[in-house]
Amino acid sequence: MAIEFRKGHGTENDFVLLPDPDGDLDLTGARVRALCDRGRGLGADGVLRVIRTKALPDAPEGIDGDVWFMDYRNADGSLAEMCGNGVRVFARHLSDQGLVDGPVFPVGTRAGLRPATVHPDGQVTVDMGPVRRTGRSETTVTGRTYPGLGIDVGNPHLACVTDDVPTLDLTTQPDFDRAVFPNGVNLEFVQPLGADEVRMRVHERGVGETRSCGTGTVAAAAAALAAQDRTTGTVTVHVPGGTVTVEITGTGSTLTGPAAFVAHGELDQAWWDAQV
Ligand SMILES: N[C@@H](CCC[C@H](N)C(=O)O)C(=O)O
Repeated sequence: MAIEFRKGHGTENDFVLLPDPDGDLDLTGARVRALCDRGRGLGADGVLRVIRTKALPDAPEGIDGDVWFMDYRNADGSLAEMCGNGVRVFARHLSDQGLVDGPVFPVGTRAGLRPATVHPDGQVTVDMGPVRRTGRSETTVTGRTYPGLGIDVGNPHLACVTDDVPTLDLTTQPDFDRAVFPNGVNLEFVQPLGADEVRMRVHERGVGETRSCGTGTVAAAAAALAAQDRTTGTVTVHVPGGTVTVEITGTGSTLTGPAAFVAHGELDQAWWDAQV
C-alpha cells in the first residue's frame, strides 16, 4: 500500500501530514525523526497523522469515534497534547480533501476537541480553549535569566516579556525549572510593539527554535496582556514566519492565521521500511 504524504505549514511552522484514516501505519518515533530530518527525510517541525479517533488506541475519552484526530508528534518523536499551527493546517487539509461537511468542524487532539473554521480566504480560526495561568517561573538563555508566566493551553508554555527578542541566541536548549515543568516546556520570548501587538520567538519542546508556534502565540498574548494587568484582549502576534491574531476572552481563546500546502506525494517504501 502506498504511503501518501502532504507537506504544509502555518506561518512556516512546517509539518508532514500522513493520511491514515484506519490507523494502519506503524508510526514509530524513529520514523517521525527520519521524516522530520531536513537532511535524510522530508524535513519538518512535526508530523500530523490524519486518523479517525476510533482508530487511535490512546485517544482521549469523550471524542466521538468518527471525528478526525490530529495525532501530533514533535520532530524528536515525542507526543504533544496540542499544536495550534498544526490544527490550522490539519483543518485545511480536511476541508480541501472533502473529508468534512462545511467550513466549521471539530478536530480531535490529545488536549480535547478544538473546533476549527476554514474561511473563504484560506485563513483558519481555531477555538484554542481556556488559557490557564500556572504561575511565575524563569528560563536562562546564554547566561541571562528571563522571568515569565506559565501558561497551559493544553500543552505547557513559559512566556517571557523582554526587549531583546531579535538578538536572542536560541540555538541551544534554554534552562528551565524541571520541578515546575517536569514534562518539558515551550519557551516564548515576547516583545511588546504596542498595547495589542507583539513580536515573538519560540524554543519549542521536542523541536528547538521554530519559525512559529500557534499555542505559543496564545501564551505570548496572555503574557503581554498580563504585563498590562489585563486578562482579555485581541493581540496581533508577529513571528519569524508570519503573523497571527489571538483573541483571549474570560472563558477561552481563538487563534486565526494562514495554512498553506507546498507538496504531496508518496514515501519510498524501502526508505520507510528502513526507518525502524
Ligand atoms: N508548534 C506547535 C506546538 C507543538 C507542540 C510543542 N512543541 C509541545 O511539545 O508542546 C503549535 O503551533 O502550537
